[in-house]
Amino acid sequence: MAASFFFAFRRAIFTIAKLILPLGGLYMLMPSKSRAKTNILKFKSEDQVAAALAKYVADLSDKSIKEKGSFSVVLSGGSLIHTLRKLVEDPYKTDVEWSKWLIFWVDERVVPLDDPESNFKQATDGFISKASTNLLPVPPPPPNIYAINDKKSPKGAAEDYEARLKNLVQIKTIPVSKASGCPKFDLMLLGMGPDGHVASLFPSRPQRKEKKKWVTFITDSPKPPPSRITFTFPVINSASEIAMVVTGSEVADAVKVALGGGRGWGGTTLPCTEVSAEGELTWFLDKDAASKL
Ligand SMILES: O=C(O)[C@H](O)[C@@H](O)[C@H](O)[C@H](O)COP(=O)(O)O
Repeated sequence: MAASFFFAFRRAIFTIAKLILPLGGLYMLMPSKSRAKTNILKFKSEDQVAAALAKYVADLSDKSIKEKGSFSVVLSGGSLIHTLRKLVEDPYKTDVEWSKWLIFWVDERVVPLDDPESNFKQATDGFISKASTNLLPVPPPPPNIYAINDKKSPKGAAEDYEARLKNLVQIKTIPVSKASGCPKFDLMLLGMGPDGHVASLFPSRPQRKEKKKWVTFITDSPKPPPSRITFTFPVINSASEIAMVVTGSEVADAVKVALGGGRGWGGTTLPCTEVSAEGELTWFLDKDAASKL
């Protein structure tokens, strides 16, 4: 009696195990946030970075527009705009469906939109105005280009930008990340400073630790000008794809910390090491930036 019960029980266990184990295997194959893929692309020159970046962005744009009719891109300031130059040359200039782009800024200086220090102005002059007349952001900027409200204080501009993002999520123009509840942009194009800052999240400033707000502000930025708004890491890290576009020898030490297992100065971690994408994070490095890897 006991023996037949034992064998029946054992058979039941094996049957259940056979059903559950493969699912466990599937789980292991499922990408999790911690296993989001990182690609490190090293090029001989900044010009080669620019060429590779143009193809990467154009391909993502094409895929996103085919899938959902739009492409949300978040720009940084600084040298990124120059490195995007080949995207507004042929063949991409004519191939990309610019009118389906939604353009945002991961950070912005709180200055008038026509101020030479404005990321909006730098992007308009250096990139957007060359892309297509559909995108020409004559003041006020067209609806698909989300410049900050430059009439507000840093705090007000951050709150205003966050409110606009919340509305875009509510009307489903921008999807929301199931993992974080934050807006999920298709692509974020980030630069990095020599101190390892990304956006306007600096090693020595508290904004890098902000976990609730989507957009915050700073008035004592170590990188001038002092007043900026910036996405926070919960939003940055909810992006489908992130490209870290990093060139020049002055960032080689920060690249080594981010990718070579180094530690920040004084043992601190650097903001650049906190960047992760829900899809793929791709580093575009020239030889100088990668020289200490
Ligand atoms: O508004 C800004 O200043 C930028 O968004 C900033 O985060 C920039 O991306 C880095 O400072 C790198 O700048 P460079 O590429 O010019 O070195």
